[in-house]
This record gives sequence, C-alpha cells and structure tokens, in this order.
Amino acid sequence: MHSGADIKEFGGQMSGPPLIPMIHAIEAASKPVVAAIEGIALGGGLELALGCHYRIAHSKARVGLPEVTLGLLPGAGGSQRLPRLIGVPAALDLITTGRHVTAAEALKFGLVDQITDHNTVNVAVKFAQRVADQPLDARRISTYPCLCPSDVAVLFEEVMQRVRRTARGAIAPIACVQAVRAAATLPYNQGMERERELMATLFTSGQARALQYFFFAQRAVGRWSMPSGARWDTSKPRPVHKAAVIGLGTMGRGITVALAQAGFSVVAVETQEKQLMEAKQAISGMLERGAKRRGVAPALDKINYGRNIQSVADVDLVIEAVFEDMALKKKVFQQLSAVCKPSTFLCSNTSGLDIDQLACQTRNPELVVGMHFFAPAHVMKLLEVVYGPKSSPLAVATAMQLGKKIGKVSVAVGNCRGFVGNRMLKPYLEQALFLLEEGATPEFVDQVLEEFGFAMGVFRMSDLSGLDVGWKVRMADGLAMPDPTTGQPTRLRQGRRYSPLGDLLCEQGRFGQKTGRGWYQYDKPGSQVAKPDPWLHSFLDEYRARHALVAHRIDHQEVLERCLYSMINEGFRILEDGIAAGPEDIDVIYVFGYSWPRHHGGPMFYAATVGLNKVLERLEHYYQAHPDVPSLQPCHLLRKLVASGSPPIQKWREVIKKVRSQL
Ligand SMILES: C[C@H](O)[C@H](C)C(=O)SCCNC(=O)CCNC(=O)[C@H](O)C(C)(C)COP(=O)([O-])OP(=O)([O-])OC[C@H]1O[C@@H](n2cnc3c(N)ncnc32)[C@H](O)[C@@H]1OP(=O)([O-])[O-]
Repeated sequence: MHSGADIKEFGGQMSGPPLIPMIHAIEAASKPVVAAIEGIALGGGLELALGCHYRIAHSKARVGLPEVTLGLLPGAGGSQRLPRLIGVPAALDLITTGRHVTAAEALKFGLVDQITDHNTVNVAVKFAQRVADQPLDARRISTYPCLCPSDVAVLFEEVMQRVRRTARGAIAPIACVQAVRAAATLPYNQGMERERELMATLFTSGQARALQYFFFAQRAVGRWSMPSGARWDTSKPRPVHKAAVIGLGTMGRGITVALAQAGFSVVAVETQEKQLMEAKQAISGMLERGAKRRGVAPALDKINYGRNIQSVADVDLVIEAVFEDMALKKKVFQQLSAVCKPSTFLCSNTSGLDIDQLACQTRNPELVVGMHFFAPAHVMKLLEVVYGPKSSPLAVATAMQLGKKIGKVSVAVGNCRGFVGNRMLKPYLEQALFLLEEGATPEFVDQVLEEFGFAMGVFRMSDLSGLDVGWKVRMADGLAMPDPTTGQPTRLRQGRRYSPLGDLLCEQGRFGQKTGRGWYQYDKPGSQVAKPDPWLHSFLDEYRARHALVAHRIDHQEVLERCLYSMINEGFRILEDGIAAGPEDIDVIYVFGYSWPRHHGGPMFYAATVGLNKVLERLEHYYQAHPDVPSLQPCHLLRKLVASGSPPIQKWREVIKKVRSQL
C-alpha cells in the first residue's frame, strides 16, 4: 500500500530519498524489477510502479494519480510515463480527474500486466523468475514512443477547452493537460523538464495549499465534538438496520433513494395518495438509473411504501422530510413519538428550523437531531447533523455514522436559525440584492461570482431553486409584506436595511426557471438557459427611482468583497457562538453543499489567504458606508484574531476557545 508523497510535508522539508532519481535507477536496472501492488498505489506510489519493468496487482487493488485533487500534477515522471504506457486519451482521463481505478480496469488499460487473487508478492516473485532472462529494453516505459491519435493537436485543443470549462478557475487540471501534451510532443527528457517546471509553479501556488488544507479538513470533520465535551471517539453510535422517511416531496424522495442504495430497508410514508403514486414512480426511476450507471441491480425491494405513519412503528431511525412548516413538523414529531419504539431516533430534514422545538414534542428529546440534506439528496455529498441542547452524543454519533454509510460527508453543527450553511448564505444573498438596488445587474453579480469559481452565481442559483421558497419563509417571518402605512415595499425592516426585490418579483409570479421568468428570462418554463431580461432592467430602474436610489458604478472588487466578506463575517460569528467546532467544518459545508470552489479552500481558508486584517479593514469600510446593515459589522472573533497577529488557520481553535470562555 502506497498513498504517495506525505501531504503534511508539502509545506516544509521532504523526508526520504528524492523519488525521481530512485525511479530512474529502478528503470535503468539490468535485472527485472516487478512491482507487486496490493491495497492502493496512488500518486508517487504508482509512479514508482511505472518505473518498474512489470506490474502485478491484487484484484482488490486500486491505482491512480490523484495529484490534481491536491492542486498538483504527477511530478515524479507520472505525467510522462503513463501516456507512453496506456495512450494519451486514457492518461488524460486519469491524470486530469485524479480518479482511482480498480485492478480490472488497470489491466484493461494495460497499466498492469497481470492481476491475481492470491498473495501478490508470491505471484510477483514467480513472475520475475519467469521473465528473468527476457531482455528489458522493451520494458522501460520512458523509452516508449507516446502513441497519439493523428489529430493530436485537435485532441489537446478539445481537452483543454473541456478542462477549462469544468475547472472553474483551478489551475492544476490545465497544467496536467500541458504536461501530457509535453509527453505527446517532446522527447522524454524534455518532457520531464516541462513536468518539473509545471510542478514548481503549482507547488508554490495558493491553490495547492488550499486543496491540501481541504484534504485534511475533510478528514477533520469526522472527529466531531460538541460544546458539552462529547466527542467522536468517546460516543458510540447505535446500529441502524431499518429507517423511515416521512414525506415524499423532492427531498424525501432523494433521501429514500440514498438510504435504499446503501442497503437500508426503508419505510417511505406519504399521506397524500397522488403524491405517493408520483413519488413511487420517481424513486423507482432514480434507483434504476443509478443502478444502471453502477452496473448493479436496482434496490427497489428495499422500500416499503405506506400512507399511514403507523407503519414506521418498528424502525430504528426516522427522517422527517415534510414541508418546511414548524406547526406541521411539530405535529409529525408528536405522532412519531407516540408511534415509534422508545429507542427510535427521530431526525428532521429541516433546512433551518429550531431542532429543540421539535425535540420538545417527543418523549425522548435526547434522541432528536437534525439531518439536513441538500438537493438532490441522493447526489449531493453534504449532510449537516444538527444537535440541539437536548440531543445526546449517542444520537449525534448515530446520525453521523448513518451519513457516512450512505456516502455523505457529515458535519456536526449546533442549532440556530439556518444552522451553518444557510445562516451564512443569508448575508451573502442580502448583499447581492443590495448591490442590485445600488446599480448592479444580476448578470454582473453572477459573472463575478462565477469567475471566482462558484458553479452558479447567486441569481442563477436562486432562479434554479425557486424564488418562492424564500418568499414563503420571509412571509412567515413577517418580512415580506408592504408597509401598512404606505402600502409600499419598505427598505427598512425590524430596524435594519431590507431589500424587497425578491418579494416584488414573486408578487409578479416570477419564481425563476419553473415559471420561465425570475432574475433572468427563459425560453419556456423549465428551460435552463438564462438570458438577461430587459424587463428586469427597467424594473430595477423604476424601483431605484421610486426609492430615490442613485445607481453608481459597482466594480468587480465590490461585488466580491461585499458578498464574500459578509458571509465570512457570519462564519466567524458561528465559530464564536460554538455552532461550528472549527473553520474546517464551515469550509467542508461550503465546498460540498454550496459549490464553493475547492481550490479556494472554503470561505474561512479563503479569509486566511486574503489576510484577516484585510477582511477586517474592508468590512469596516463597508459597514461605515452601510451602517444599517449589521452583517457588515466585523465580529468580535475576527477582531480578536487580527489582534492576536492573524495566526494560521490551524491555530484558530485556541483563540476561539479563549473568546468563548470570555462570553
Ligand atoms: C510525487 C507525487 O507525484 C505527488 C507529489 C504525490 O504523491 S502527492 C500524494 C498523492 N496521494 C494522494 O493524494 C492520496 C491521498 N490519500 C487518500 O486518497 C486516502 O487517504 C486513501 C489513501 C485512499 C485512504 O483512504 P481511507 O478512507 O482508507 O483513509 P483516510 O482517512 O483518507 O486516511 C487515513 C489517514 O492517512 C492520512 N493520509 C492518507 N494519505 C496520506 C498522504 N498521502 N499524506 C499524508 N497523510 C495521508 C489521512 O490524512 C488520514 O489521517 P488521519 O485523518 O487519520 O490523521
């Protein structure tokens, strides 16, 4: 097993002998060297094997060149040898995606010479004895010509365009293509030189540092802790065999699919007949498509459908996914508490409501936690596991483990409005609306955010998910309504600046893609091609005139700083309040749940990269200009971190602890 270079060493001194000369020495050896690959051979591990004359892999082995996911390229000859061995198209696929391949697939590519179910080393020794007297000239990969299709220039052009489109500003995938192009067009030695130059550029880039931070952040969130002191290593989960999902709307369907695909028996309950019929059909379709992709049988028989909540009596864990309405959810929790075994965990897929209020409806409030999935729930990797003041470590550990079993990256967070993800989204969305009021257009704001690396800008995203969802919440909160004295939409609510722009669009029936109109216009309802809408531009002009707002030129920097720094500021408040245990939790939530570009590490890592003093100074600047926007007021923890000399992100927890103990 060899997982490549030690990522922890990247920032400092590397230990051990330099890899490239060692691989060259192996390749140049006059005796045959056979690599026996067991477990995994990734990165430098596979590069070492590529320097050998033969490769034998165990059938359960996995190989790959995942450097691109760390912001690097295979820098020990991998980018030059792999295309020479398996051809340019297959090498481009493996190197630009970093995906792991099974031994069977590796054999198909010609990446390994033989696979075995037996002891790999024994088989490799026998193999070596068999080939001992064979000439080695034809086994040194660096001497192979690089086989390319005749239209190699066209191929690279196409690949480069595709990679640029999907990289969202990440530089490593592009450098990977350039390195493979060097293998295809230059002699080996010159190709190695090009690999070295490209690697040197990547190695010192902020993106590589961000991605390496993220590698460890992803693993750190599994080591969760609660303010009570409960921790991942002292809290044992209880096994879950049978689960239930209540409410089969979009979220409930996705959750049911995720559970069934992972092998859980699921009782899926929907009280409305028509919705139940539609859900059955949709769920079966999702399971069949997923199974076809993975080449397995669809897990249709794992699900029992029902219209009656009584049918969940014997399950170990319930996930409630009814409409986002507190009164309705409370009723469901009362029913569940009466119907289920006393030991059943009761979880809510709310995206921001108070978990404690739900827990209070039940006999065993310690068994209640939030399990906040992201749409589509069978695809999106993130799960926020939300503990309330009464939730037991057992319930948190069980929900975290269930999340892992269904392939999610689970992050344990505290209970507050919006939890971590949606709480931070609020100031971000709010700033985007204020920018429109002050003179920006949706397309400009989106362009800036997409150039930064988000898959979608805030307005395109809002059109996709539907403007009516937030509108209903704002109505329930008493925000989205005209001023009773004037009948006009006001720009000040509950003592702070408020933008009614989204509400005004909803009043016009502009709910986004589904109605064919939103912040953009679409050819027809449901279409995904967003086009700037002249109606919206004149609507904004009229709105500004009505409220005596003078449009000013808003530049790229202002959009980015106001949207991102207000969100980051909320992230610091979340840390200060103990809702997230550390910056890694926030960053993992943002990358997996909100398409934050991974090569920027996550919002909190990004703040550290920009410099905390700069973030503080710009927030102060904007808060001075907009004193009626509290989310721009720099929070105490940010000031404290700057006053402590802006320590590296790995040291923030110490400052957070001090700040919390003073509260
Ligand atoms: C010259 C050359 O071109 C270049 C420059 C390179 O070679 S660059 C390096 C390329 N190599 C990689 O990108 C492989 C990275 N590793 C993985 O993909 C996975 O780890 C895994 C191998 C598939 C195992 O997964 P797992 O789910 O079974 O366990 P885990 O929980 O992930 O890992 C178990 C523990 O091992 C730690 N760990 C794993 N691989 C590591 C590595 N390469 N460096 C440092 N730590 C590593 C990990 O942080 C965790 O620690 P802790 O959290 O317990 O303290």
